[in-house]
Amino acid sequence: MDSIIVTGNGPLHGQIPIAGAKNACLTLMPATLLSEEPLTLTNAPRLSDIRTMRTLLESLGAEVAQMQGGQVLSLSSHRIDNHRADYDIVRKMRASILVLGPMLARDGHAVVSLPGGCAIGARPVDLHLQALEAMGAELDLRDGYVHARAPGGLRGGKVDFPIVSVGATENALMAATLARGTTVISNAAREPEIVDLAQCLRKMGARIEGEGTHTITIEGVDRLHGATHAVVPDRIELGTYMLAPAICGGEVTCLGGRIDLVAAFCERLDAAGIDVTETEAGLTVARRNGRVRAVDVVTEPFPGFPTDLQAQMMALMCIAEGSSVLEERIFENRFMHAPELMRMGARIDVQGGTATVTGVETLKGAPVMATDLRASVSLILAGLAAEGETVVNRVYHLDRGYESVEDKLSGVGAKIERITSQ
Ligand SMILES: CC(=O)N[C@H]1[C@@H](OP(=O)(O)OP(=O)(O)OC[C@H]2O[C@@H](n3ccc(=O)[nH]c3=O)[C@H](O)[C@@H]2O)O[C@H](CO)[C@@H](O)[C@@H]1O
Ligand SMILES: C=C(OP(=O)(O)O)C(=O)O
Repeated sequence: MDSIIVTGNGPLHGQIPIAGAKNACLTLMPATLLSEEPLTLTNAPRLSDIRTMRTLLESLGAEVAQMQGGQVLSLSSHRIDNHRADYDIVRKMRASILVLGPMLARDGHAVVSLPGGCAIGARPVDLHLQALEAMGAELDLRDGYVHARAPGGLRGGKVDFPIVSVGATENALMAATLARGTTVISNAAREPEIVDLAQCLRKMGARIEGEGTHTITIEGVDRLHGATHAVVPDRIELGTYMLAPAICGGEVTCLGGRIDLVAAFCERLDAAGIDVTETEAGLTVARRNGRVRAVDVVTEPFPGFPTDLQAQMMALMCIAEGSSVLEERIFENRFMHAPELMRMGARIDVQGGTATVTGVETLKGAPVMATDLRASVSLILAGLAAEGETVVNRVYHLDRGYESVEDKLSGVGAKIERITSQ
């Protein structure tokens, strides 16, 4: 299992290119199942999760080719000869549930393993299922699988989500493109990944209005055609690398970054004493003179502060002046990085969904364990600011969501290397 060794090395300077968004690409790839014609995705990130989605789609009969080093994905679902998404693949990645809506919409039947819980919380899929039922699907949960049928095809319906769910909005949106009649999704998620999906589906011939607002209206069409679409930049990778100069000092430009993707996060950085400037190239980040100030954070659906940046923000707060309160409102168990950060000298008190961080002058390098994707990278960020060496173990989580993290950070002056062990 690989480890990453980080040694605190002072201010960072230079540029970091931001890849296409994992969470957008993992939604765009299953959209291929809606059409017999090819879908080409450019600006795709090179990540293990993308390979897992490729394996899943191929298991259903789709053809997937990775070109230009993996940055271009050519997907073709000319035929789907297997409508069963197996537990062995689905269990590796929650986004697998996103094949359900498209398969059901296209062929009227699908069997998909329940993705199950993962470390950060229970993560049920009841809202995905309710949305499909509102479109006339007949669902049966047996042997850990969702058995879905829509013998006469899906029909448009009213999908009213009691809480905002990104994944359920995506599944409903894709399914509705081929349903007969009009579907109205209320309390829809407004994340940039939803907007990206809607834009891609529209290029494929879907009739969609209102993406990026609370209400999305979809007029079903008989068939979708091929399209080419560039994946939106990864706002979470962007926010993560913006925190590197915030923690270490210096000035770093995140190439391709846009304020509109991370506005709530930038507002918190500003309050903490970090300057962010938007240019044509991207976002340039520099720490103002003096210590970072403690700020409070509440995670919320977009446009609020993203849950996927909470762990990384906590790393910054560990060295801030004063106390900050971080409230996690999306997932019930997303503070597993806290005990690991405490091994590095951080002062953190976790009570339920709230973590109070009292900043210390310096962190100290230590061996730590990555427990999930964003927790892993928060430990790397903390290691960049710590005295001495931090060894982050179990970095396979990291490879799900960050491409070439060592190259990107060493490119701006960080001392970081990967140790590969058999
Ligand atoms: C709103 C939000 O911030 N969603 C995040 C969530 O998306 P993801 O799509 O994984 O999760 P959802 O947006 O669906 O979950 C939001 C909340 O709804 C609950 N829920 C969800 C579906 C369901 O059927 N039943 C149910 O109760 C979840 O447990 C959670 O508390 O994780 C992703 C990966 O970390 C993030 O990129 C998304 O930003
Ligand atoms: C937790 C994440 O991903 P997933 O929903 O695939 O687990 C994430 O992107 O931070």
